This record gives sequence, C-alpha cells and structure tokens, in this order.
Amino acid sequence: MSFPYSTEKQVALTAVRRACALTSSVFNKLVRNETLTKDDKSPVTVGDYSAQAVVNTVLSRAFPADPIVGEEDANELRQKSGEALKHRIVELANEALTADLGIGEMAEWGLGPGQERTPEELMDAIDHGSDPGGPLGRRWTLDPIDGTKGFLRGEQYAVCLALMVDGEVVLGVIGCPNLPVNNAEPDGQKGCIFVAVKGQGAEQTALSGANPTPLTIPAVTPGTLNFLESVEAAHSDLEFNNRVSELLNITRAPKRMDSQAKYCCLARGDGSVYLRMPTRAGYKEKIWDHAPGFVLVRECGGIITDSRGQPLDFGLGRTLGENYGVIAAGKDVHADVLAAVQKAQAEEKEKSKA
Ligand SMILES: Nc1ncnc2c1ncn2[C@@H]1O[C@H](COP(=O)(O)O)[C@@H](O)[C@H]1OP(=O)(O)O
Ligand SMILES: [Mg+2]
Ligand SMILES: [Mg+2]
Ligand SMILES: [Mg+2]
Repeated sequence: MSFPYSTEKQVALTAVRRACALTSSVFNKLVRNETLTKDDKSPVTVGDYSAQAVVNTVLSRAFPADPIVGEEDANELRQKSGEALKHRIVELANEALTADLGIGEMAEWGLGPGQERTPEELMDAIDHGSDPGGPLGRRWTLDPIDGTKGFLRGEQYAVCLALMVDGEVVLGVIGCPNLPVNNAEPDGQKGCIFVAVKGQGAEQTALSGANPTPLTIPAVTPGTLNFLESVEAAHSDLEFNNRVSELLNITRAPKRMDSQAKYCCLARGDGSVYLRMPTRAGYKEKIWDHAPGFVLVRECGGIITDSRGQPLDFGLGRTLGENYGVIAAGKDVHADVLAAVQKAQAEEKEKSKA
C-alpha cells in the first residue's frame, strides 16, 4: 500500500535535491554581474532563476495540471538582462536537469541525459510560477532560493517547496545546502533536506545520502530557551524579539540565520522559538516563505500561528493576507511566547500614545 502523496514526496525531493546541487555549484562561480536587483530592491541571482526553472520543469512534467505559485518570474530577464545572463541560466538549468538519474528518479519527470530544454522553454518554465494562489484545488508554492542575502554571504539559505490542497499545506520540502547535518558538529558534514507530509510526520536526510532520521521537537528544559531569528534587520523586528526575550527571562543569545533553515533548526531542537514580526506596516508575508516550514513544524509536534494566535491562512493568494507576524515553537512553549508577544505589543502601543 502506498501512502497518500508518496509520488508527490518523491518528485518534490528529487526537484529540490537537483536545485540544491545547482545552487551550491553556482555559489562557487557567481560573479558580480550575475545578480539583478528586483523592483522591491531585493537581490535575485542566476541561482534563483535557474533553480526555479529546474523545479518548475520537473513539477510540470510530473503533474501537468498543477499550478505553481513561485517567487520569481522571467519578466526582468526577458526585458532588462543581456543574452549572457540568460545563457548562463539556461546552461545551469540544463546541467541540473540532464544529470544522470539517481535512485527513485524517473526519466518521465524530464530528467536525465538528453533532456535539454530550449531557452524559451526554460523562460516559460520560470513563468509557470505565476499562479495567483487561492482557496481551492491543488497547487505548489516554490521559493527557489529563500534567503538570497544569506546565499550571497555564503551562509544559510534554502530551496523551499510545498504542496497545498484546498488552502491546506500537505507536503513540504526544505533543502539547506549549507546547514550542518548535526548541529553539534558545526564544522562537520553540511547539506540536509527536510520533508514533512501531513499526518505522516517529518524527517531529515543528508543531501548526499539516504537513511532519513525522524524528527520531533524536543521538550524544552527551563533555562535553555533560545530564539531563532533573521540576520537581516530589515526582514524582521529584532528589537521586538529582544523585548519578548526579556519578558520570557531568556538568557541564551538568539541564533540568527537566513531563510526557512530556521524552521528546520526548530524542528530538530537547535533553537526553541522562531519569532518573526514585520518591520513596517503593510508588509505581507509570502506563502512560499512559510508553507514548507508550517507543515514541518506541525508534523514535528510544534505549534505555529501569527502574533494574534490565529492560524496562518495559505488559501488567500500569494501572501498570508491579514496574518501579522509568525510565532513557531514547541507545544510546551508556544502559549508563553504568544502571551509575551502580546504584552510587548501592548507596551509598544502605550509608548506610542505617550
Ligand atoms: N522587507 C522584508 N520584510 C520581510 N521579509 C523580506 C523582506 N524582504 C525580503 N524578505 C524575504 O524574507 C525572507 C528572508 O527572511 P530572513 O531574513 O529571515 O531569512 C526571504 O524570503 C526574503 O526574500 P528572498 O526569498 O528573496 O530571500
Ligand atoms: Mg527574493
Ligand atoms: Mg527567494
Ligand atoms: Mg523567501
């Protein structure tokens, strides 16, 4: 008997593994003119574009009817960039797609020797991520490089893919090429992939290997609580985290890292609370920045809500809509963090009145 979503899990793992191999090799060869600045001033590299082309190609071959909500689109590439940049993206994507088939990989997913795509097919594959999202039906959401700033610094980033059915996240895969396989050995082997399927639990595997390890968020011993938070001060309100930390009498320093690697670290107990509050009114979190992390945390026994304790709603479109902030933690910790967040918010409100 096969479990629900077993084919989807295999396809998603394959696509994310191939994209991780691509981004790792791109990092070592990245040159200055291979990064563009998007209209929102955030960076995007040949790695982001080619990883989206690879994952979308695999998904649209394996599941032709499924729409994809992907972070990137090829507009700027088609309009602003020169032929050299486009050529590089095509070369990288084709290298990743045509590598020899590994265990569990199928040629009918568009993979293996001889499966090169034309530049136009790959630009179209990138644009296949333009679905607007919504409450009904099946759809994937993809962040080809989450934490592009971490990627550019040679630090943490993640390739993030999730499947949603009727607005509910049922499968999440997060590939972290720079994350140590074992937190206790920071200089040891790096590169891991995390997968969670709704109702079936979660596991971690080394990117290079087999033998998945099941994951559960460990219970927190008093006095050992610590936060997981962004590196970039523009991405989340680190001052606010500091105040919440004081209210909870936390003495351990926060663990700062880019991307959904934070959810992975929470899932295996490298940190105890992921708190992310917006730095400016009006910022709406994107579904691809949280969907795989959401199902991972839930399947590891954790709780994830917004700052008002409301569930995250993935069925509203490309963003989390009215959700404000994100709190993810083990089930023995979440209620205390939520209370402290609300107290810190009340203090801020008082201060702004004074
Ligand atoms: N102004 C912003 N506020 C919040 N998140 C942002 C902002 N600009 C970019 N991001 C996204 O925040 C996430 C990174 O958060 P963190 O700093 O915690 O890793 C990324 O998804 C990043 O996009 P991207 O996927 O392009 O890197
Ligand atoms: Mg980006
Ligand atoms: Mg991204
Ligand atoms: Mg992102």
